[in-house]
Amino acid sequence: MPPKALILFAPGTNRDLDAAQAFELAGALPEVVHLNQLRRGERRWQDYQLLVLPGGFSYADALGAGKLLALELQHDFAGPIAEFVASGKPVIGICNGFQALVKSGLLPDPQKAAAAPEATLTFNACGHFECRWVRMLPVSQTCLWTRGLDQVIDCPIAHGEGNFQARDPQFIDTLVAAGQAALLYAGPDGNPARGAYPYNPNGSAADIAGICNPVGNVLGLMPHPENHIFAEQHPLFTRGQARGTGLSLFRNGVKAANQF
Ligand SMILES: NC(=O)CC[C@H](N)C(=O)O
Repeated sequence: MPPKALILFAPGTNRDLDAAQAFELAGALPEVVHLNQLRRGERRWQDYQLLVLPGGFSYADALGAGKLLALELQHDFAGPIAEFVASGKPVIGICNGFQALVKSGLLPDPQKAAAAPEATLTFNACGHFECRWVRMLPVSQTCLWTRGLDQVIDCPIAHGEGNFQARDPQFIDTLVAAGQAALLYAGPDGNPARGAYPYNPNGSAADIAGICNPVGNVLGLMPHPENHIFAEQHPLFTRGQARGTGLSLFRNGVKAANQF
């Protein structure tokens, strides 16, 4: 029986079906579930082995992208989500889902977030929404989603608030040292962008495109690997210049979900 993936849908979510297709291709059984179905008890968290917070514009980005969804997660679903995370089941937040994970304190570290948020995703340093392809490099062995991966992944971005920053700049070094900086924006040569625009598209500290929690089962990332699951989706595919798809990440997640 393939693991069941709960694709969480909030008003304004728009990449739920893209995520569902990616997880299906990676070997899971995805189901798009509205927050209210969980609220009403029509669906139960414990029936799923993998949780996905897909991208979009939940609540129209009011009060900051992902903020209202984060409040909803904190107020209505804190218990079941904490249980899901503590069980070790794989969780991924993509773009708006990443913003919700950070703003609800589930990333970078729920233990520490209770006092004050250590990090946030704020407006792109370039001052505008960016919608184009980027390159990212998986670098963490802590994170179950990136473990064993060292090939560059090409995928699109589509965000206005993807600039990952910490209250204390030293906190970024701590994240990197702990293996929590899971994915870095890379330049054309596949090495980290070193802050250079346009390869680092939003000004994120240390080129961070994605981070995981300390134990590595929860990953959040701004780019959209679910939109590069077939090689031919890449604009340079016919010229033979496309690099890896995002499928490797999803396969890792599904492999981990199989244990539950
Ligand atoms: N594609 C997305 O999930 C976009 C996230 C968010 N709405 C932003 O603009 O930053």
